[in-house]
Amino acid sequence: MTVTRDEPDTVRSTPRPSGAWRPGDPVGQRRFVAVGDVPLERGGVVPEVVVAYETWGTLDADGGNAVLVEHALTGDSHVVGPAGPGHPSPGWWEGLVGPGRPLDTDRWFVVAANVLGGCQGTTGPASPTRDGRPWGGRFPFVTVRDQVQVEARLADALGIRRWAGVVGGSMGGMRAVEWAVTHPERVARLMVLASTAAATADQIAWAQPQLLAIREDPDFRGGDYYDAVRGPEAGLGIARRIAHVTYRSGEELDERFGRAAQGGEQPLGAGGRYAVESYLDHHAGKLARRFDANAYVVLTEAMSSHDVGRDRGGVPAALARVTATTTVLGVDSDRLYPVRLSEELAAGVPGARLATISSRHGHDGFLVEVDQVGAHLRALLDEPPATAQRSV
Ligand SMILES: CC(=O)SCCNC(=O)CCNC(=O)[C@H](O)C(C)(C)COP(=O)(O)OP(=O)(O)OC[C@H]1O[C@@H](n2cnc3c(N)ncnc32)[C@H](O)[C@@H]1OP(=O)(O)O
Ligand SMILES: N[C@@H](CCO)C(=O)O
Repeated sequence: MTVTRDEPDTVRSTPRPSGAWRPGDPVGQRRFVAVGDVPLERGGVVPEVVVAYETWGTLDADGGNAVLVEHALTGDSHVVGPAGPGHPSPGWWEGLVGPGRPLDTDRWFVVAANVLGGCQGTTGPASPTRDGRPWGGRFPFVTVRDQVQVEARLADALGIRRWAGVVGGSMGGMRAVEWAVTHPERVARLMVLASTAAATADQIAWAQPQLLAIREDPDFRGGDYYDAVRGPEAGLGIARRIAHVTYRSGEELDERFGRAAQGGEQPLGAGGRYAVESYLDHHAGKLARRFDANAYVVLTEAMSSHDVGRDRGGVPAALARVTATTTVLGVDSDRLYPVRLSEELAAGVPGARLATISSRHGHDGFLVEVDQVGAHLRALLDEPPATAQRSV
């Protein structure tokens, strides 16, 4: 496996989204709350779960202005703001949260939490168990429904009975739709981006070689590598390469990289790489430095098991329970969560509005096209909250 390293961007890079965090904008402060023992859908219990979360803005006295932002697979609670203590990376949705921004912190109390099974503060495979050792390979199978159960406990702890909005993309969109189906009375507005009501065979298929790459890495050691000199960074890097290709459109890769060789290296065939290979190596190395392989496995398996219709009479019956004012957004170039999945979601949620984000960036368009996302978010939040509370 090629060892990855930081290289200069020798090929045209994506312009950064407008409206990055500015000095003076609110800085989310990471906090932790204990939410107790969590029984799991597939059996077993995760004892003494701790949730890491950040907030921006001020909660109304009646707790009615809270908006939950749900992160995707490798995101975390740090939606906006500079890197710093507890935040190895800058925010993943810069430009969306702050005074006057679509998630206007003069009006909304914005909450984002790291997911159950993750690796950025919330209980996950690297967390210690009661015997003092990390969970490692013993961490149980969790579902998106389990993750939402934990977030509901966070909402209870914060005094939020009903979210003014729940917003999420990709894996975050899975949690958002699961929230609106499980707790329709607690979600006034819903925005689901580049996501699906149930994982498709295609998505499960793309996940399988990623899981194998990690599990077959000899340094994975069945998930018990925390005390070892080396962890399964090579396997995690391969998983990220596979995933990253599915996150971008083929047209974008062709336009940006073509058949160019990576500059400053040996010629192709003599140790050099294609620029697109160097780009994938870069993203692989970056993820391997900031993410835990066990968490990647746990969260990927949770995504593959996602089905809001499970034990609810199927997807249409489940989606019919939603009472939130809903916007569903697909990205026109997304090959992993194609627009037809957004269409199916929108068709199933009563009164949902469907829109398309125009982007050459594929699935990652929901992260990159901040201005388009922001316009839809602002419009949704300006709508009166859903009042209908259909009995379920
Ligand atoms: C900013 C963060 O890392 S936030 C971390 C928290 N988690 C997340 O954000 C998860 C979601 N985020 C992501 O998945 C990604 O970071 C995205 C979607 C935001 C990336 O989207 P884009 O902004 O379009 O980045 P893009 O795919 O163009 O990659 C740019 C990077 O590739 C590098 N690159 C471009 N071409 C090449 C090349 N030929 N060889 C090597 N590296 C290259 C650039 O130098 C740049 O590096 P940097 O990110 O370290 O500055
Ligand atoms: N690039 C995103 C896409 C997942 O949907 C992430 O890493 O979280």
